[in-house]
Amino acid sequence: ATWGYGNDNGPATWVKSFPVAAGTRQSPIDIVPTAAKCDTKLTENPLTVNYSPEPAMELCNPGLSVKANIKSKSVIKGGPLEGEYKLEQFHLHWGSADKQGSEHTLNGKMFPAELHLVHYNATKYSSFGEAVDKPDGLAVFGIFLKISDKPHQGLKSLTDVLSEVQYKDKSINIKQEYNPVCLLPDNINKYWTYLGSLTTPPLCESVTWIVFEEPIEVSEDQMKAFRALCCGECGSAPIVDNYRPPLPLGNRQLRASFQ
Ligand SMILES: NS(=O)(=O)c1ccc(CCNC(=O)Nc2ccc(Cl)cc2)cc1
Ligand SMILES: [Zn+2]
Repeated sequence: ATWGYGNDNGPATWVKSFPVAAGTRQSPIDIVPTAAKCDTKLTENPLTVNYSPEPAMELCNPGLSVKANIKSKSVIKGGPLEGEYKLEQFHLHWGSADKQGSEHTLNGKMFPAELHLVHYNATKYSSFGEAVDKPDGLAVFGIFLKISDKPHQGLKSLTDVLSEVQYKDKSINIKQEYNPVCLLPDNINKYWTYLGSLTTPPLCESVTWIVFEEPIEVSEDQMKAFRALCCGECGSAPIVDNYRPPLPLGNRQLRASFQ
């Protein structure tokens, strides 16, 4: 039985095939800003993003989300990171309704969706596959989505074509030069960071999470476009509620880049 987000294969069942699900550095977590330690080391060494345009970005529906695979050299460094991390892919998690959908929560509050930009430690490892199970292998940007009456222009290039990847294993190329930098919030200097894991199987405890305080704003129509994606072929269930609920922070330190 493959894992998923249904009643008989969802997050509560994953520990059977992936025992690390019961580990001590699992993600997501509930972010409690008052419990975060403001760390000036994070501000002294600002997070820097050097993304470049993708000539023909591949957008696909692997069946549980929508994912864009990155080929060009887009890198990040600084903040909590040692070395340079290279963007590999980005994807989203979303709900069946606006009241749920994000993986990280903020003081117990869920957002309608969460965008993940997945990077691997290109200074130490030669590929994503090599880095995926190393404690310093990955860095993922978590960006909350909130509803506004205006569509998000950066996401519009994707939401406008989601109908072309409605079914599992469909993929298309976004023609025009797409620079993923358009997906970041305006202020990337305010974030929380902690050591965690992949939020889906194989749940490797290899992720330095960087969750931005500022959400990006999307329209209800854009959320509807994500909820129209299908898990399988025509007639299959919509992809919704593809989020793992938060796990205990345990002995981990949640750090903040701001007061
Ligand atoms: N959600 S994460 O950033 O911690 C994460 C990053 C990378 C991987 C390895 C590649 N696999 C992948 O991206 N799988 C995936 C993603 C979203 C959904 Cl909804 C379902 C499956 C897994 C999790
Ligand atoms: Zn994710």
